[in-house]
Amino acid sequence: MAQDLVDGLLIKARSHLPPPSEPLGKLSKRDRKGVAVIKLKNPPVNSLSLEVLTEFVISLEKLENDKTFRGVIVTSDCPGIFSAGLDLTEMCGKSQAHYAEFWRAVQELWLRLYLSNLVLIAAINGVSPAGGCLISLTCDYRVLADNPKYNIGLNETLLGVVAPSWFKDTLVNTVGHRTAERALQLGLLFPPAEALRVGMVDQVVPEDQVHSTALSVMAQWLAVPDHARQLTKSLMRKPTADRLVKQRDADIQYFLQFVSRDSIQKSLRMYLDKLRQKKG
Ligand SMILES: CCCCC/C=C\C/C=C\CC/C=C/CC(=O)SCCNC(=O)CCNC(=O)[C@H](O)C(C)(C)COP(=O)(O)OP(=O)(O)OC[C@H]1O[C@@H](n2cnc3c(N)ncnc32)[C@H](O)[C@@H]1OP(=O)(O)O
Repeated sequence: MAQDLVDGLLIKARSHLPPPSEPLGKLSKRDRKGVAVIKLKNPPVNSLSLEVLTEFVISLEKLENDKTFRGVIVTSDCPGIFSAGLDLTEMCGKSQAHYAEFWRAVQELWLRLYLSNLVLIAAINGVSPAGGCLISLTCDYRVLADNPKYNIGLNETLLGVVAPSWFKDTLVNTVGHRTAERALQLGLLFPPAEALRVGMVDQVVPEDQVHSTALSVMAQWLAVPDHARQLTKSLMRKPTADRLVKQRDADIQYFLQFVSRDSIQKSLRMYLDKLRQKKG
């Protein structure tokens, strides 16, 4: 039954987008169904580049503005990888203007997701470090595939960087202060059973059941009247979001200062080099 709710929407890097004559959404079809699936598709690892962040925001905005939509399942089109997090190449060796544009896009996506009026369910079908984990944490419910390789967590410290306060807040609001502090300081990536135990995800299911479980959960959340659920979500989340909204520019300046430091650039380059050498 729940299968009837779904229709697809693919988020891809701009270079992979279909030509303008072939729009992303088949709105008439999706209109009838009310739930969209956002599949991240930026191979090989679904890193969150400026283009992907921008496309994601645009797609969410379209769905928010189309009042026939009530829910979105966020998942990945890259086998075994939900998202490798922020695209590290966007934070390395670029201009100040680029860093500012990139960080504003990260903020924008977080705000859109965190305060979305839609029901967001993360169907986490792959590894999900840092920014990938953050996306899932902004959702209302997380279903993780039971595969020991599918670690999830905010591992920023292992890269020599620091999760900003609003990443931290999102985690604290999900798992509580003590678990968040330990996870953030140690840069912990949790395998599925551990992620479930600490509350980082709500359900762990066999890999082939992630999507159907997300659909069943969606049906449950959609059974609640929208206005009551939305106001409750806002009550829970707005104070956290407002802290960033009130100081967005200062947060960007903070990021610029931080990421431009020689020591931070060196850490990020070393981490990227390590990733690239892994194959060789
Ligand atoms: C009080 C002071 C507070 C100050 C705070 C102020 C500001 C905050 C400052 C900074 C905050 C920065 C926040 C960052 C959040 C992030 O999201 S950082 C990204 C973290 N991500 C990771 O650690 C994941 C890294 N990737 C992996 O572990 C693996 O790639 C994988 C996802 C597990 C997949 O493994 P697999 O073996 O399948 O693939 P490869 O490793 O071979 O990768 C293929 C290809 O992709 C490249 N790549 C991987 N991840 C990224 C990435 N995140 N960005 C860009 N590129 C990536 C990899 O290098 C390979 O490239 P190739 O060799 O050229 O093919």
